[in-house]
Amino acid sequence: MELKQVNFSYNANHPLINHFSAKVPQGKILSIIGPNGAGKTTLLQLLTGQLIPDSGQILVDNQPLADLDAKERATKIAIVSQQHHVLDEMTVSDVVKMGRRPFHSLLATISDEEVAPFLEQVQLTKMATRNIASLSGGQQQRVWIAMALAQEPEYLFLDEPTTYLDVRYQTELMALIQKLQADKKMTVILILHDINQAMKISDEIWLLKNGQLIASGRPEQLLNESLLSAAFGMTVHVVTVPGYGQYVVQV
Ligand SMILES: Nc1ncnc2c1ncn2[C@@H]1O[C@H](COP(=O)(O)OP(=O)(O)OP(=O)(O)O)[C@@H](O)[C@H]1O
Repeated sequence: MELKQVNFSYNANHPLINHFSAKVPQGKILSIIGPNGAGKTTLLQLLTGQLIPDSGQILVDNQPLADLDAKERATKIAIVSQQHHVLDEMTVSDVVKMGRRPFHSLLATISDEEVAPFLEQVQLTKMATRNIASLSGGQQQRVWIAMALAQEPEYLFLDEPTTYLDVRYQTELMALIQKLQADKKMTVILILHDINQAMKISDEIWLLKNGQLIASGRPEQLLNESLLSAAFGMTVHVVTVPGYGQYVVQV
């Protein structure tokens, strides 16, 4: 996936994404980080086709994203966002079936057996018949991931997936994402607020500010106090934690 000279603005007087060019590393984990309002969600929505660039091009497997119809796009790109359009009375299995929609003309023809492997991948087999509303936030997050996996995408996007999760669930979720990526060789693109999570999980990081890509590279290349302090507008230290490695502390 590649962005070529992409421009986008919500308001003609304030261009947000400006001549943005970058290549998403194929089959790897990419994290997009940056301060509030940097344009991370906007960039994700451009890459997933939810927003259309004012000019420039987004290519998926060397094909313009704009040329893919909704069904083709859904079999390539899956999104775990923070908004969910499901009914409380739907079961976990029903929700995951929604991810199989691109492969069927009717939701009713999708069997429980068809979605069982995706529930197993996120360890929710035992909860298949539970109502989605009765699950904890961490369990629900795994349902959204199973729904996205049911699309069998090449590209899995996750927008701040650890928001509202406690520290243990955050760690478990990051481990699950890494395992799924390794097993399925998908390209995973995450928006993360926690710099240390991004450093730990990513093969590559994009640092955004004011709609610009101000730095990109392997995590160790971004572990730079002056770069991070300037990007986040606050003093950032990189310290060494015994048994862990380098850790970013915002002071
Ligand atoms: N639908 C919209 N209409 C107008 N302006 C918008 C809209 N969505 C976002 N913006 C503005 O675009 C800028 C970038 O927003 P965006 O949500 O992409 O940033 P972000 O880096 O994801 O921020 P955050 O970390 O706070 O989620 C912000 O100034 C925001 O106010």
